Amino acid sequence: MCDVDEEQQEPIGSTVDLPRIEQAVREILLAIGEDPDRSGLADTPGRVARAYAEVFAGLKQDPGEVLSRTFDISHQELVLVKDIPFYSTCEHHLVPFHGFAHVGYIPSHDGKVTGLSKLARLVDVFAKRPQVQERLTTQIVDALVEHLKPRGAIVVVECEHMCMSMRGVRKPGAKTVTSAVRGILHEPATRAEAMSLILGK
Ligand SMILES: Nc1nc2c(ncn2[C@@H]2O[C@H](COP(=O)(O)OP(=O)(O)OP(=O)(O)O)[C@@H](O)[C@H]2O)c(=O)[nH]1
Ligand SMILES: [Zn+2]
Repeated sequence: MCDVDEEQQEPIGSTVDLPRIEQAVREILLAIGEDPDRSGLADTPGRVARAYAEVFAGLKQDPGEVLSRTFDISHQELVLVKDIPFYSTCEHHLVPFHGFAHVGYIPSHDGKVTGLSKLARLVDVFAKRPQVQERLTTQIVDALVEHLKPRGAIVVVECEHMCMSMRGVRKPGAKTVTSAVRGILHEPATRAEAMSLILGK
């Protein structure tokens, strides 16, 4: 029986080539001078492969499907889900970057509103891929625009990059903030309201 990803209810390995990752991890262990057959490491290639299936599950997920269920709620003002925690993987070093996403939109005139949890799921669809923070931010906002046709959308992402903390320049605690704005959220007053709600902790 194969393992099932509890979140996605899909067999682990349906998204990635598990044996190929196992082989590659074994090669890395050999390349760093380790013995991949010692007892502590014997199951590591398999574990890493299953972990990668989870960490990169977003590559096979469709943002349109996540946002496909909408509700007719007559709300013409800002809807904002803030402080959505997430983990992603820096495509330059394949180490994590993690932090919070703040996702907001002003619904279309016909009141097309999605479930709040879907905004958090949307973040994960794009976070669970090899990423850079700027692209993560614009992919989220552009998916909102494409699938909800809102009058405005805003995404702010704050992250710490492990590639800047644990190696390289070694600046733990440094935060990178990116934002992307579409539609009427470009208007200074609307944008200021959204930013004050996002930044007001
Ligand atoms: N713009 C952007 N840069 C990123 C992101 N994640 C990591 N980086 C940067 O990618 C760059 C890669 O730089 P390179 O000079 O090619 O690689 P490197 O020699 O490992 O660089 P250092 O990290 O400075 O040691 C680094 O400056 C990282 O900080 C990201 O999400 N966005
Ligand atoms: Zn990096």
